[in-house]
Amino acid sequence: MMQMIVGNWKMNGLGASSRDLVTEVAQGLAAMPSAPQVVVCPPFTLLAQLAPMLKGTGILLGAQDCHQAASGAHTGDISAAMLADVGVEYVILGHSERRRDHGELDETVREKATAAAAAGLTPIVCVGESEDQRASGECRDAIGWQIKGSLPDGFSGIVAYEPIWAIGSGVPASSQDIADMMAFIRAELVRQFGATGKTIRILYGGSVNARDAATILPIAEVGGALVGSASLRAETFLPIVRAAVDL
Ligand SMILES: O=C[C@H](O)COP(=O)(O)O
Repeated sequence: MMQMIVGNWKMNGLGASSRDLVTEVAQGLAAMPSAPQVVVCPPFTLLAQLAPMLKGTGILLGAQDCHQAASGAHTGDISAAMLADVGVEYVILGHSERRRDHGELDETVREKATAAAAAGLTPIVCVGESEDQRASGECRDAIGWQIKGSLPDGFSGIVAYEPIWAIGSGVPASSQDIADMMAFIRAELVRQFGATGKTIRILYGGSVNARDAATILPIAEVGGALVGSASLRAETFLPIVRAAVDL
């Protein structure tokens, strides 16, 4: 399966600098002999202006959240159909920062994934254990419950494994930890979804940088990376994309 590199800009980016960033990333991709799938997920405010710029570049557009309802009295929220309407194809759901800052529970994430799929978007559902859960040996239980709770029946999107302790730390999880958790997540997906579970792409996220991408991306079951801070500059994002080219 061709690898996928997803840039999650989080709450970063104003118009001019973001247009420059996608222009540089598009130029970098055009100079590569072949490229993996590349998705950028800017904040809501930039989606409509970046969508036309991405056409023909091979870069696909993602968002960082959506509401679970199709429309209605939800002040400040954005529905999946609104995202699709401006050219969004992917949506990150249940990121640990959403779970932390907005109290999102597995059940809500599951409803959002259903809403996203109904609007024709591909959900990227995040799971990940805290440092305490890892330290107390509850890592697998935590991830198992999140998978069970956050993915709706018939799920055919993407799962991102992001150990919370690795996010923004500057140090990714070790190759051994990633390999162990990828194998565990694959087994859980197969247990929950049967044959489809074998085909669900699993991304790794948490301090992915150019140097470590070359080690992380070839690990069994890793289908790509969900990149945070390194996706904010072309000179740190493009080397990660390059590391995925021949895998
Ligand atoms: O969604 C991205 C992840 O939270 C990783 O962020 P990071 O690469 O800045 O650690």
